[in-house]
Amino acid sequence: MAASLLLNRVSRSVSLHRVGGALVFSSLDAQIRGGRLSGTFFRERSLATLAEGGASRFDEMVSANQRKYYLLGGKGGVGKTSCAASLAVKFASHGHPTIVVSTDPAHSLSDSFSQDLSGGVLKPVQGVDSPLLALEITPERMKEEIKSQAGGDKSVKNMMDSMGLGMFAGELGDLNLEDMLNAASPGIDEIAAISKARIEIYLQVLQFVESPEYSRFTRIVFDTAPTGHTLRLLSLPDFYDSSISKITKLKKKVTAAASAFTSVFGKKKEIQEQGPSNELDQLKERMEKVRNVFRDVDTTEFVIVTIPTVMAINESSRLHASLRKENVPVQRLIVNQLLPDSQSDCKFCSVRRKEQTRVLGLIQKDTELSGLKLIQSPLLDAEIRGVPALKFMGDLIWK
Ligand SMILES: Nc1ncnc2c1ncn2[C@@H]1O[C@H](COP(=O)(O)OP(=O)(O)OP(=O)(O)O)[C@@H](O)[C@H]1O
Repeated sequence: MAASLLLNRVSRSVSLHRVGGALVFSSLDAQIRGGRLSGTFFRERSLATLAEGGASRFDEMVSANQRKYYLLGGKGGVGKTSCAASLAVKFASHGHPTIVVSTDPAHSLSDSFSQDLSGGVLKPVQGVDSPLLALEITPERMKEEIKSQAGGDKSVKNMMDSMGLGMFAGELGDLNLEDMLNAASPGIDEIAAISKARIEIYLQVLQFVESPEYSRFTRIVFDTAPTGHTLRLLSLPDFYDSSISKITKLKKKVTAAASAFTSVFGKKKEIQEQGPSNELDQLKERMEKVRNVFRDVDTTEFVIVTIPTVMAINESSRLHASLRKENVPVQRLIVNQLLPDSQSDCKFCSVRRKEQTRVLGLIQKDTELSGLKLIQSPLLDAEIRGVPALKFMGDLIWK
């Protein structure tokens, strides 16, 4: 019985059907008309093992109209972007206005969609039915804003201004206060430099969380950076806490120095320490809001993407342990690039396939991973590029 699963612009000869209980692709001459792929795309192959390996329960993911965030992450090169982009396309195809965001400094959304989505602004993705916007976050874009929010400007005057101490800046400038402060404490610039990229991602996420302009977007999909970077991102507010306390200490020193000047120069103006409602605290509060969104099981899910190798599985296991510790909800694990069964007698393929089956067994025994819904995704014999290919991949994974 044929189960129709056709790529929009792929020739009608690409189909998925059942032969003696096994799911089989057949196509010898699939061409993507007007798209990028050409020539033979999929050869006949059995997907019996894949089809039987746990569905993603896409119905659960697509059903609610309330806003949901999906973060896809894992080791480098496992297929995070392809899976995230295919999920975003699938949500849009099901009528959800969707935004797909890359937080990986080495963006590949543009490559994946085969469209120019660069520039650090939301851009519409062409070739999908519902609105689908894409954003490749570029840390430089909001550098100046972040610097001013974090008090990271180098000039003493600006720093003093931001603390309400601008009237003393002239006198202090002569004394090279900046050098004195830098010697006394880790520089604000240094703190800002480390945190700016991560703060920016939070600020961008805040746009989607807070701004009415984006409230109609019911699915936000994140293509995250490889594991370590993503974990640091998710723990940002803790990091930011310590940055704030350093900056606050620095402020106290400046305030004390400025007080000394008031007595020397006989100024009468009161120097107010900034209260709890200062800009840094407000920023911290807003960031905590994002942090809470990422930890809410009703709004967020982190999908781990991996490949069937021992190294990747071990990293995924550690990733899940860290996410669990951070209270980030995880339900699904995609094992991508599985070699499908084949009727050919390729020795290399059968050895690899056997090894992959063994690794799938390891997942079942892994205490971190065994409880997750396992989604098996086949290795395709063409790169996944462009909306038609992403739709095709999405139909294999997200069902
Ligand atoms: N199931 C698959 N079958 C065939 N090719 C695939 C599959 N999944 C991913 N690829 C290809 O592998 C390459 C890497 O995929 P992708 O960019 O999605 O990985 P990534 O994890 O996001 O990488 P990075 O960590 O570098 O951002 C791409 O060329 C993509 O087309």
